[in-house]
Amino acid sequence: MSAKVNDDLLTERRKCEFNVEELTNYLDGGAQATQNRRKLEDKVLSTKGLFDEVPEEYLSHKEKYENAVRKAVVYYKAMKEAEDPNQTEQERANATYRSLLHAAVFKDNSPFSLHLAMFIPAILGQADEEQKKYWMKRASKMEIIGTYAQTELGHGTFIRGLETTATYDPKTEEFVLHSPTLTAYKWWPGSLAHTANYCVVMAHLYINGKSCGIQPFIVQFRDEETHQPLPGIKLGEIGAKLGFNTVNNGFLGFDQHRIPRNRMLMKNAQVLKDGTFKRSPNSKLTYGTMVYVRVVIVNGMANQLARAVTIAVRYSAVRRQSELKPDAGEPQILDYVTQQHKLFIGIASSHAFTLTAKWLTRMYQKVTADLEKGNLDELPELHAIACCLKAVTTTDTSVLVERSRTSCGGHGYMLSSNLPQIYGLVTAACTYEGENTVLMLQTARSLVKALEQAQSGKRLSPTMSYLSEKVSSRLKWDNSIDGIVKGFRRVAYGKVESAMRSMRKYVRSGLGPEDAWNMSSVQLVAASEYTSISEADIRQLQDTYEDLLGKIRPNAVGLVDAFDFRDQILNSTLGAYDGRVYERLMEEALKSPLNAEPVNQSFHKYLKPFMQGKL
Ligand SMILES: CC/C=C\C/C=C\C/C=C\C/C=C\CCC(=O)SCCNC(=O)CCNC(=O)[C@H](O)C(C)(C)COP(=O)(O)OP(=O)(O)OC[C@H]1O[C@@H](n2cnc3c(N)ncnc32)[C@H](O)[C@@H]1OP(=O)(O)O
Ligand SMILES: Cc1cc2nc3c(=O)[nH]c(=O)nc-3n(C[C@H](O)[C@H](O)[C@H](O)COP(=O)(O)OP(=O)(O)OC[C@H]3O[C@@H](n4cnc5c(N)ncnc54)[C@H](O)[C@@H]3O)c2cc1C
Repeated sequence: MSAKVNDDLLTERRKCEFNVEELTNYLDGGAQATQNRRKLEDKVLSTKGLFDEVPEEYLSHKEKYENAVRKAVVYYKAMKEAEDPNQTEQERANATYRSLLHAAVFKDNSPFSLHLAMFIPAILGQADEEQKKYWMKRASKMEIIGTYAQTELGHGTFIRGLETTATYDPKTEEFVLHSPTLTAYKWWPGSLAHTANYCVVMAHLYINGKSCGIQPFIVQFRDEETHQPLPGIKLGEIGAKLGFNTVNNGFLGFDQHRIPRNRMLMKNAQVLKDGTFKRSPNSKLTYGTMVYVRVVIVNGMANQLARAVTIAVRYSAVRRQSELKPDAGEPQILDYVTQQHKLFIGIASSHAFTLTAKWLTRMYQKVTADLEKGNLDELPELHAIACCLKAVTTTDTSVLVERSRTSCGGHGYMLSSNLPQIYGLVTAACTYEGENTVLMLQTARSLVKALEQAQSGKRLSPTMSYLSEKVSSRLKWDNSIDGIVKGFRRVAYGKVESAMRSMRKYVRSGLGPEDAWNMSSVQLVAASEYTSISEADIRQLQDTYEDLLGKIRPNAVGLVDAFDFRDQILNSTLGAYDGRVYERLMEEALKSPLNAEPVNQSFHKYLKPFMQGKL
């Protein structure tokens, strides 16, 4: 018999003024896509061995990892078996695009995540046709497990500063991989420590003593039978982190480790047998995997934010606290306008990020198709936009997930709420795949160039066109959408122009262009933030805003129900569909090993002798 649903949630669902299923279908891309997603989730989540008897927060660091590997194997097989052979690739992609299925199994991400999220995309984007055929067959069947090893102990942002060398030996037609210093050790790659046995290594290629830039190499570092590290390879785990503690991030050092010539991924640049180097049409094509993952991250943020606000809004409909009016009883905390202010922006932002992710994915697919035909014209714009949207969506999601947590009071601080873990996952994305400040400065680099082109009368790309509109500075704000967008354009234009003026002032004062850039970089980052709509400006339409909060209030639970996250994916005592918050908090608390006995052994060992002055 299913548990009784909380009365307040029942009332909320009766008050909802729109068809929740219709919104779910819209978010999935149609009723069939919703059906496909639900069918996939039903199949996979009915698999035995996917869930933890003991909550993983009570396991040791080592036990957490071993348990995650156990589940990863079960989960991956279940996903493969659940694939509907009659579905097209696109239908399969749609079914997983919005699904956070893996989150039902891994609260802190999977030890296989880098294999799927970067190792395979790196092969697809950097290998030539022959290499792709061979390695994709092995990687897609999980005969090998890979990761993406670019970051080093000493360098993450500055790729051109990476110290790992790959020196070509024409006599043996091999590359010699070497970590000349401790700071050259690869440091951070997920799965690297104990899970993967191959990786795509980004290393500085040298031929006859000449630098040929950073190139990608596919490198085996563990024996496929014994899993022992190969000769010349030093491996280990980098230690406990804020989150990602089951991703097995590791370090790897090379000591004159030799690999055959065909292990350099040669789609863009090639090394012939005699050591002739054939340059890539654009050295930045080597950075292509990162552009792809930045695009994926935007969609990931939309889904994770939706999960966090679902938990917080449902909890806010169940939790009653304080007194809004004398003798009127304790109201739902969702009736406090401050609570609505904290949470409803999260619902809206998740939808905005979903639409943005769809738009960016289409742009990525078009530019990638152009690249295949040798047309690189739109690569710089894709890079600038992907940098900006990855940085803005991860920053905003981190802020809004943390706000969802704190809006749930003490219970939001419980690991059983799952909000701290969701925060740990999303805040990592502010750093990985390009630290956000660095990426915003990449976008600023494009904005400054675009404004200079606009000022010399050149046509701009669609996403930069606002820099060529001579928007009057006397523009009057109005509350229409068109008025708001015009206002944003005016502010965005002004921010770029001000940063440019600042740089020119520094150059006139005698600074070189690099120092002028650095001195203006705070303004440059701010200018990039306005390339995509940010929340700060909406505050200036405060009266419209508070009116909107009131309109959303009766539909808030319906709006989060429409995200259609099943309880196993929310994995939260506060966010379950039935709203039985207090019973779930107690059920989870009783799973703590400390509750197995009324008196812990520390009393007899330490407390009692201490309190009796015998210690
Ligand atoms: C909750 C989770 C939800 C979703 C998660 C989903 C997926 C996550 C899966 C995995 C995530 C886990 C782990 C993450 C893995 C990693 O972190 S991999 C390592 C990532 N590292 C980086 O991103 C490094 C960032 N640094 C850089 O990209 C570069 O160093 C730089 C761009 C900052 C600077 O490079 P430089 O060579 O110095 O270039 P520059 O001088 O600044 O610019 C030269 C010109 O090149 C252009 N350019 C730079 N990068 C690119 C690019 N990628 N593509 C195209 N063009 C590029 C630049 O615009 C300049 O052009 P100009 O015309 O202006 O000269
Ligand atoms: C959870 C997690 C998983 C990861 N997984 C992987 C992985 O699988 N594979 C992999 O290769 N890497 C991985 N990374 C590494 C990640 O890509 C790097 O941490 C990231 O690129 C930032 O580099 P860094 O850590 O060296 O920081 P740094 O580059 O040293 O940055 C530190 C600070 O310096 C500032 N700074 C640096 N350069 C500039 C500049 N030009 N202008 C202004 N400010 C600047 C930054 O803004 C930042 O505030 C992972 C990281 C995390 C946190």
